[in-house]
Amino acid sequence: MLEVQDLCVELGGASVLRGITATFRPGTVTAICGPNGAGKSTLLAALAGLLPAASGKVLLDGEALSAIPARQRARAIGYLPQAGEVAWNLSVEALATLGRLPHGDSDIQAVHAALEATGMAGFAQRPIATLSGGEKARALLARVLASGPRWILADEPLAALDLGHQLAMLRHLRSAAQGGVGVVLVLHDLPLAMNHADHVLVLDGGALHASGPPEVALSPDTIGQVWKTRARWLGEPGTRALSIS
Ligand SMILES: Nc1ncnc2c1ncn2[C@@H]1O[C@H](COP(=O)(O)OP(=O)(O)OP(=O)(O)O)[C@@H](O)[C@H]1O
Repeated sequence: MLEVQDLCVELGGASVLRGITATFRPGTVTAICGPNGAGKSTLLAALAGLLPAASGKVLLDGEALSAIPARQRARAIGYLPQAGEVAWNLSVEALATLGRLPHGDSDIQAVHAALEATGMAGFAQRPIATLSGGEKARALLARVLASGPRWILADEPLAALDLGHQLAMLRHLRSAAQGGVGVVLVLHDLPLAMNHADHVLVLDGGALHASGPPEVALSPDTIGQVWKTRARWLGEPGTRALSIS
């Protein structure tokens, strides 16, 4: 279990997360939603152990994340930052193989499985610099998958993907969750969160505004209060569309 308890994070002297308490469970997909600047990326980075808490706690299986050795943490948690850049012009396969660093091996089977899962097997030898934005996003996800983490924390992993690849990615993340992985995604697309998450956190101004199953956390009232938009859900659970006015 990954937990935050009364978590406060300060950046550049500003209070960016204020008293967040939430539990993330293995085997489930959690979406973190909220308007620009709400603190979503900050919460995800704190969950990955990349930002210190000003106060409060981040716990992995009951142990303070900050007390877990970096290599052990990197094996447990795969983190995909928003619009990640790659410093060197590696091949796709070499990039995915970097996911094996925390294990100290280059398990080619794990790397190839990750390339298959992201639809990047046919790009294995292509230099990263020659990829489109969506292909690069999938290659970066392959690096995370290749490490076989128990947790996948991904910041807007669908943003650069076309509709077909968005759904393929969500299906892959769902099957990882069915295999016991805890998946936490920052998502701007509320219908994707509504239809594909088990649990949704809504952040607003650095505070937790709502938390629960998607139909509860993304109620029209919450959408009105947080996104200042009149909205209603249409259709059946799993295929809902958002009508806004
Ligand atoms: N280093 C920093 N110094 C000061 N403020 C910062 C710093 N980094 C982030 N912030 C502020 O913290 C707030 C939360 O940022 P964060 O990136 O977590 O938001 P977000 O919800 O992910 O937003 P978006 O949807 O725009 O990606 C923003 O107001 C941002 O300007």
